[in-house]
Amino acid sequence: MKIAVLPGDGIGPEIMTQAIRVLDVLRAEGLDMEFVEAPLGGAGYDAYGHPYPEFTQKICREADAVLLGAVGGPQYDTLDRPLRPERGLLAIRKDLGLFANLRPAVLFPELANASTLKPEVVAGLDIMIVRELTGDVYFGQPRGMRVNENGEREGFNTMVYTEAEVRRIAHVAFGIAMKRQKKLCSVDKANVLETTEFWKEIVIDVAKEYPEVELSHMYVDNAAMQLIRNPKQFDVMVTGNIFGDILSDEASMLTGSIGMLASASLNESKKGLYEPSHGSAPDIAGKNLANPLATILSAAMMMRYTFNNEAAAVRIENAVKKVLAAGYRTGDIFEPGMTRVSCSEMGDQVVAAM
Ligand SMILES: NC(=O)c1ccc[n+]([C@@H]2O[C@H](COP(=O)([O-])OP(=O)(O)OC[C@H]3O[C@@H](n4cnc5c(N)ncnc54)[C@H](O)[C@@H]3O)[C@@H](O)[C@H]2O)c1
Ligand SMILES: CC(C)[C@H](C(=O)O)[C@@H](O)C(=O)O
Ligand SMILES: [Mg+2]
Repeated sequence: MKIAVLPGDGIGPEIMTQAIRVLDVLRAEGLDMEFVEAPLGGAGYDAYGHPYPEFTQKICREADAVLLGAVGGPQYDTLDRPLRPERGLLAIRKDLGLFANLRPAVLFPELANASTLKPEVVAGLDIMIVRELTGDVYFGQPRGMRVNENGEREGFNTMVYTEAEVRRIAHVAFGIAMKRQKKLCSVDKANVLETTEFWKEIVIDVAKEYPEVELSHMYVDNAAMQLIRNPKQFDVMVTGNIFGDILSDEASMLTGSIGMLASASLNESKKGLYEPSHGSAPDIAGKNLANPLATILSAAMMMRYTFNNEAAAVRIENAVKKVLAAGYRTGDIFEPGMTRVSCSEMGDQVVAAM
């Protein structure tokens, strides 16, 4: 198995080092894995003048899976937009056809007090957010900035979804719901936006093929509120690119920290890119403070979804549970009475618990 490793920017290299150490435990035991490193984002710009350099593109296309840290940083925010790190991330998602972004918000019982919500509201939480990743206002044309007929400057983007795009993500979401509690909530803004009214219509049509799944619909503003009020009402949520981006960050805080939220981005052939849902955290970069668990749990998702190695996935997840049960916490999930550890010490503990 060939794995493209893209550490990226900011805390990316720090959290990636820890995830690779955990995978190395499996490799030392004989699991066939080859890691090939390449730059993405600001690192790609620094090395090759482009956030998704051809060098990286070739390695990622040839790999069986891609493991990514995070991209972005204030030093790149003044570059021309096509050269910014975030564009590298969008480009790799589009290039590899990674349309299905799975973001599981699962509360480890040990972290019930780390959430900013009351423990009883979040205890037992297990939501799967299915976010469409290669369409919507992120990619719609036309887009840009211009001077309008009144001589006024304006910015514009286009929200668009084709029927095929909505159908394929709906099938992924219904398929996942069938393996879980068989409840799917489709999130839209059909009361205002035609694109999402269309989305809802297609989801209702696809639902005919999944009669066992209980389908509901919710406007995105209400969904944002319900996630805080009573998150356990949700099993699987499916939504478009922009709403999914926002709702998944919101859901991460139910689990204690954005540093806990793993993700998988899959294409039609289940080739996947695995990355934490958080960013490059420039405020704590280079300080060995970041929580590496979202990246380590993303590596577990890679074992599950691309390599069909459920045993390896469960092994990594159980190691994380053990470390949390033993009281080890990075700063973002720290509570009094626990043992505060650095990013690398958290890696040490997970490796030891494997
Ligand atoms: N997938 C990605 O690569 C990705 C995702 C989101 C943002 N970004 C980029 O990252 C940069 C910073 O964006 P932002 O500040 O809005 O979001 P962010 O997720 O980087 O950080 C938000 C807050 O969460 C904290 N945080 C994030 N990950 C953490 C971790 N693992 N452990 C402990 N604390 C953590 C940060 O310190 C910060 O206070 C921007 O350039 C943005 O475009 C990249
Ligand atoms: C950095 C940015 C392009 C990205 C997104 O909006 O998809 C990030 O926020 C994420 O959630 O992965
Ligand atoms: Mg985001």
